[in-house]
Amino acid sequence: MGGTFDPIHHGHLVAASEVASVFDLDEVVFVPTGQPWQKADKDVTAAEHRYLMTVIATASNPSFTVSRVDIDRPGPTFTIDTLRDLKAERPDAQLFFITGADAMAQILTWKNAEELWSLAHFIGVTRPGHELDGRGRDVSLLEVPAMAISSTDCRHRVGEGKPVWYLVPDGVVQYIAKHRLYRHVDQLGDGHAPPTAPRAHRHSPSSLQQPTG
Ligand SMILES: Nc1ncnc2c1ncn2[C@@H]1O[C@H](COP(=O)(O)OP(=O)(O)OP(=O)(O)O)[C@@H](O)[C@H]1O
Ligand SMILES: O=C(O)c1ccc[n+]([C@@H]2O[C@H](COP(=O)([O-])O)[C@@H](O)[C@H]2O)c1
Repeated sequence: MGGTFDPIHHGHLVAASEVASVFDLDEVVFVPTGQPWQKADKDVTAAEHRYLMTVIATASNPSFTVSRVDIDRPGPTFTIDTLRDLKAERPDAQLFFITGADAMAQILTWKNAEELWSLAHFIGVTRPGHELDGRGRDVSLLEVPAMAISSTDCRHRVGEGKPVWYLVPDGVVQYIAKHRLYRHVDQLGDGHAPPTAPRAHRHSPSSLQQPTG
């Protein structure tokens, strides 16, 4: 399963778990992108942070692993290279590539799109708010438990001081706090501009003190 994973959330993990169960997969390899060229207009968090959050999120599942092939390859990330690298590492493996409905809708815009089908069997999974359509392509479509979670929403919630507990794994919540990620994600765009003014609804430590006298 490829993704920017900025951050990884329970929508990714539930989709991977469901596909692994239905297709009886031995392993699900999470592949964080290096430079996602179709997100070039957005601030993407440093690859090492996204990689480590993915490792933390998947650590407890013995059949989940994380690959560095995309983050270690210089230049923009193309799935054609991801699949070639994974195939070179596992020459005897049958490869499947998991995509959510939104990514599935974009596949024809990917580099060497027509060649992708020969390298892996693509599995499109449902995602709230997106229509899953694999017409005209030799792909499998799978309904997975609906998780209305996106990385964009998680980043904005952190930027707004809202919790992301239970949207992302506990260790990822703590990693985000420890490294102060997403603190300055603005509410409208996806830039990391610092907030222009303090927000009234947030309590400063002094406003939480017991009244005296
Ligand atoms: N809630 C979800 N349910 C099913 N699939 C999902 C879900 N969220 C993401 N995916 C799929 O996981 C893959 C990686 O997604 P990605 O890392 O871009 O997460 P995202 O939540 O879409 O991020 P962003 O909001 O930053 O675009 C894509 O194929 C995407 O369609
Ligand atoms: O190969 C491409 O041209 C291509 C273009 C856009 C996205 N992808 C891949 O699609 C997966 C999901 O990407 P994203 O940007 O939705 O996180 C991830 O593995 C990307 O490398 C691949």
